[in-house]
Amino acid sequence: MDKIFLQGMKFYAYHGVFEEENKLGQIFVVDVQLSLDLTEASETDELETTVNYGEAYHLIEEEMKESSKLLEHVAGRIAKSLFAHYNRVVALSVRITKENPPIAGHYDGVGIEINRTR
Ligand SMILES: Nc1nc2c(c(=O)[nH]1)N=C([C@H](O)[C@@H](O)CO)CN2
Repeated sequence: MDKIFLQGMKFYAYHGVFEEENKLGQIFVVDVQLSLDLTEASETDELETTVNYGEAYHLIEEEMKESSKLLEHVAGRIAKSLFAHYNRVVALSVRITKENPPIAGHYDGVGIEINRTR
């Protein structure tokens, strides 16, 4: 299946289980992959025949602004919004990483990934 990806989007937001995360906020890295047939776009060269990833970015940005406790909940909202706006998308994945959560230790990041099919 063909793919459109939005990779390494960074948002300052307030998701988290702990009060300090809701108050102080932190940076979240979001990677989204959309599965859809890109044959028509590859043949017609028309933006209307595909998903405009610039527009998709703004949908994701809107969901990131609304606070949730769990990253799973944020990712679920992003998935619902993208499916609702783009009938062409048949499956998608949303990955969200916290690079500096309040967890002592040395690591590159923690996070979740959900994979959904329409
Ligand atoms: N599966 C998850 N585990 C945890 C989450 C989460 O969103 N999904 N969140 C937290 C805290 O908010 C984290 O940032 C600091 O411990 C803990 N575990």
